[in-house]
Amino acid sequence: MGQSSRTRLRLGRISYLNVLPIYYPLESGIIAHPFEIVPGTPACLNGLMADGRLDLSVVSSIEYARHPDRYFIVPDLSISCFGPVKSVLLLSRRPWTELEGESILVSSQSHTSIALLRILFAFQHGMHVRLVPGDCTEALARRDSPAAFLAIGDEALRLKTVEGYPYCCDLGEAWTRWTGLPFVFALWVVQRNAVDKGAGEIPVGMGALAAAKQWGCSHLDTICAEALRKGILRKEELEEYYRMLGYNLDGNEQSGLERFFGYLPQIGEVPEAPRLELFSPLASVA
Ligand SMILES: C=C(O[C@@H]1C=C(C(=O)O)C=C[C@H]1O)C(=O)O
Repeated sequence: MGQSSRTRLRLGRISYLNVLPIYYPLESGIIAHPFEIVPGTPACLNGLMADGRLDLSVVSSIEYARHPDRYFIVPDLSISCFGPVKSVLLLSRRPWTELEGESILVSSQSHTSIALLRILFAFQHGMHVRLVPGDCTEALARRDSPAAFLAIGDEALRLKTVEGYPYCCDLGEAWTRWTGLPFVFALWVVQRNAVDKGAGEIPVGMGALAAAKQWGCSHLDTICAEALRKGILRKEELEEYYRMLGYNLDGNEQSGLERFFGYLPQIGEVPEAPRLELFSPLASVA
């Protein structure tokens, strides 16, 4: 890593439309920040954080549960929903209830949604399925035709009306119907290490993220205009998409997150459900 890159905090960015309200204000220079921004899929950013190659990042929420001793959660920031999320979809040839014993292709870009799907099948429906990670777009192009596939992010937005898969289950909607709670797909986390090293830049970075969220969420017209350039959704669809996505991490989202984490030991993902430890400026002087 070069000298100049070390002086800036390395911040991960999911390369999907879902985070545009947070990253557009930073990337366009509207909000000043101390970051070098590193784009990737959620799975890739989870790996970079786990290896200590980013100082802070948006990650799959399950990544925090896997390494709670390494991270603090950035307060009041998440990618969540209460009801439909629109970009985490199980698309199926047959109704969900007829998938017993099937192999389901699940996007290898995802970690949290795969675990959520496993939980919904096992505990909501009492069904057994085999989840096989892979590339949904490639599989469909090869005419592999799985019985069902789980797509996330921009890929889900692109594939939601693909031919041959008339049954669509929105996993955010399924979770909220089942539990009455929001679902938190992603969190921003910071390395405890980076905080310990006393990088005074960390609180500055947190401030920039909070300011970016504030700006992005109060300028959704600008965000939609920018997102429109990607050519994935029409203007009205984008407006609805950003209306459904939540970026807070209040008590309700934290309850949803704790419920999700409570299932993870039962599916063998983690030995125990972690406590939620939020970053506080005091943590850096403790
Ligand atoms: C809401 C979404 O949630 C995502 C799902 C993730 C996962 O399954 O690991 C991680 C980050 C988010 O991008 C989405 O992809 O649109």
